[in-house]
Amino acid sequence: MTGEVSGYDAVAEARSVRNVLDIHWSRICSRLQTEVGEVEYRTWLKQISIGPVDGDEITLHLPTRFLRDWVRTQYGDRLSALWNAELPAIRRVELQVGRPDPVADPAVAPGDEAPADAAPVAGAVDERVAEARSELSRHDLAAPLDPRFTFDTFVVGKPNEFAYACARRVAERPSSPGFNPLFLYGGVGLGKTHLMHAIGSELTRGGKVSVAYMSAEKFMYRFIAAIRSQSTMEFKEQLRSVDVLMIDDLQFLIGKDNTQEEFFHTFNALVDAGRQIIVSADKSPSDLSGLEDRLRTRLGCGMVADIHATTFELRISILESKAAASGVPVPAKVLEFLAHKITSNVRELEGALNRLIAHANLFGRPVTLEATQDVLHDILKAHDRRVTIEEIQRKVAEHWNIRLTDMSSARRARAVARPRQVAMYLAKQLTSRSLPEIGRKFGNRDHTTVMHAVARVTELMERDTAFAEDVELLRRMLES
Ligand SMILES: Nc1ncnc2c1ncn2[C@@H]1O[C@H](COP(=O)(O)OP(=O)(O)OP(=O)(O)O)[C@@H](O)[C@H]1O
Repeated sequence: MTGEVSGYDAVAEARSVRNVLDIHWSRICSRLQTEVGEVEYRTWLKQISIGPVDGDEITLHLPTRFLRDWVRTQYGDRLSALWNAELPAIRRVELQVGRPDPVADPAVAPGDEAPADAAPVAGAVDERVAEARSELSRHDLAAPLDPRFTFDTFVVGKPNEFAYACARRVAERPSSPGFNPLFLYGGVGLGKTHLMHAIGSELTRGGKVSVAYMSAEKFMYRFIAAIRSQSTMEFKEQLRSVDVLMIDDLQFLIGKDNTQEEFFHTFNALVDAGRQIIVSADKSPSDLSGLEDRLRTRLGCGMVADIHATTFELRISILESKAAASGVPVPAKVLEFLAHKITSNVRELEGALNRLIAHANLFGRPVTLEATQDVLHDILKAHDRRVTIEEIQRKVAEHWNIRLTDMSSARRARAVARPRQVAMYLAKQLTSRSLPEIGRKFGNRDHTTVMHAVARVTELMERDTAFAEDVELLRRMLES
């Protein structure tokens, strides 16, 4: 290397190295995800960003010291081994706190005029790009089932009991009339994937039923790969030979017309042959605008079951069950604190508890409320910031087209009182405010009025699906 590399070449080369590193990193991530499970992956490893390569060392960044230390002790060796297996030129992994320099290319150490260090790595990896890409397209038809997602580990409560019962029923008697397809829907991180895997595990236990589980994204990816490699017939045959096909996060197919078309035909072929289809999405079939009408109609033809946002009671039960499984004693006070603070979804709740437990294990200290506030300060801050009562009042007023002042007025006409009750309900669900505090924000009402509003809205949501969907929609808009 003479150093006679033009600025353009250097940048282009650095970019190419970066692309290559990205490809390898995404492969390492999916391997880690399978090895450690989704929750652990999201809690610890997802926050890693890749930094520069310097000689035989790659730097990885984590946002806090605690995370960096934890990842170093628990996964340091594994990360080095995985990088080395991907790229033999890399022998060491350095973990640092902070973010990679946004202006510098991760593959180029800051200050390098020409990417002299990067060049050998580029050389070593260039020939592997094609290999990496072709291997990506050689993935199995379906993703493996996570053995932790079973019916036994799924905690049932009011918000998910219907979906749970439907899932159980399909696992016992697949392809029953009225239950095919089974369409599970609900917000992010509420247990749709867990239920799908539980059905899959139950069905494959005897070894007689073949189950294919994949995300809609993977379905599309596989379909495109099949078109490119002119193997669509094999792809179709493979799919149509399974007894149960499960497609997760179907909303991903919105706007992907050709993949939708392919899915529609696969769907019909399987249902006509008496096979079971299970689909999950973030909305009900009728609300998945952007999916073809005929597909939406067919998706809604079997059993449609929604998973509602968690209640405080369900969050407590989930935390109790997960804490008990960990073997680390977590005081009830801490569980209540978490259930009050982290209301968004089970994934985040579980992630917070995992971090707490890991911290206790690492330092051999008992879990206390003070330690919880300290260890989870970043998560708790994000949740505190999440929604204010004023925002809730504004959104609800807009939704039902009433004046904002009516949120605190004394008017009792139903057109005003009902939205006000919904706003109180959402304030209880989405903020950590107490009942008296909420009451004060609604024209100095008493805490029993808020309690009544919460009970009334809960009851109405159970009886009236359209109303429940309105409230769910508002909740999601406020959380996003
Ligand atoms: N009722 C429950 N009992 C025990 N664990 C749960 C429950 N609901 C969700 N979880 C856990 O929460 C995490 C997220 O759940 P899951 O991945 O199934 O959510 P999802 O609804 O599929 O989310 P997404 O929309 O992001 O795909 C998983 O670890 C899962 O085990």
